[in-house]
Amino acid sequence: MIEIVNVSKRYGSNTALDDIQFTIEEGSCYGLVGPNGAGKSTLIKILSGVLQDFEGDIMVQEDSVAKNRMKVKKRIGYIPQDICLEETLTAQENLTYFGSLYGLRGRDLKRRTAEVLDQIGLKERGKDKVLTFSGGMKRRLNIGCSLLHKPAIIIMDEPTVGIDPQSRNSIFSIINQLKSEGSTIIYSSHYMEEVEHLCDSIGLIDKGKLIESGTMEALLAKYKKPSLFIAGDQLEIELLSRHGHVEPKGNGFLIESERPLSALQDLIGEFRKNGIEPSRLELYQPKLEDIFFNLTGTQLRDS
Ligand SMILES: Nc1ncnc2c1ncn2[C@@H]1O[C@H](COP(=O)(O)OP(=O)(O)OP(=O)(O)O)[C@@H](O)[C@H]1O
Repeated sequence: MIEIVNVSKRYGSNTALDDIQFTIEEGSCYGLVGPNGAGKSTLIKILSGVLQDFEGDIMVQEDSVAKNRMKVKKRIGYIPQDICLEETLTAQENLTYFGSLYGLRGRDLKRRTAEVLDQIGLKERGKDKVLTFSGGMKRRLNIGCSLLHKPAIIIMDEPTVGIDPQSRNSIFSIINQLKSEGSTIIYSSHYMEEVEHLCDSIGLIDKGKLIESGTMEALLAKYKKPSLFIAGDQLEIELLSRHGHVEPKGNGFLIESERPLSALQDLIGEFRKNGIEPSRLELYQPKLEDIFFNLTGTQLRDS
């Protein structure tokens, strides 16, 4: 288990993290979610032992990051947000270099380099210089560089920023494989859909504070409000609000109702009677994005 215990971090007068506390189960995939500037990278740098000047502590199993940083670091693979590769070297040479930093030598280093090249889908490009690679290939190699020492905990900071859908899927496959091998993964992102798709548990961070933490199921159940989504011309709020609380959403409206199926039937009846043809009318499944919006009043999007 990883325990984040009252962690705070200030940059001058700017509080980047404010008394953060939560736990991450071993073998789980934990999503750290929040808008740009929320404090995700700062927390991840503290977790991975890169940033040493902070208040509080992080316990990785029995070991304190504050007191036993080097011991904890050996169990961690940290993938930074900014790509950190030597472009004039080949993929294989980059991996060999990072492997040697983790203490691998000789046959072990050669074997792990070959295994990781295969794992990140770059077996055929191992002897090519990184400067000939696409952004997605560099991202995958960046991930590979942190896997050579077979870390039990893998920490990824926004690994899919600025890449094409194919490379993104390929990164998801690498993550799914690591999950199936029992690795603990900490995945930071401001892309809600990714976190919903990949993670079992999440922590929502906003302005340096942890505003929620728990399993995805528990959070959705806690904040779930049964709703209908409706879109179309001729829609009158007065008619809609007879069936529950109405909120604008996208190009339509959400109607919160304890009995969404009955509300759906009643609405269809009323629309028929009044000659109204909505373009969409459906039961609405709440998403992580809705939870974040409910808690902070802001959308978690790049604008
Ligand atoms: N080295 C630094 N010096 C001063 N302030 C910093 C430094 N690094 C981060 N900050 C500030 O700390 C706050 C949290 O930044 P952080 O990078 O952790 O956020 P984030 O959630 O990772 O956002 P992003 O996704 O944009 O990287 C921001 O206000 C940021 O400006």
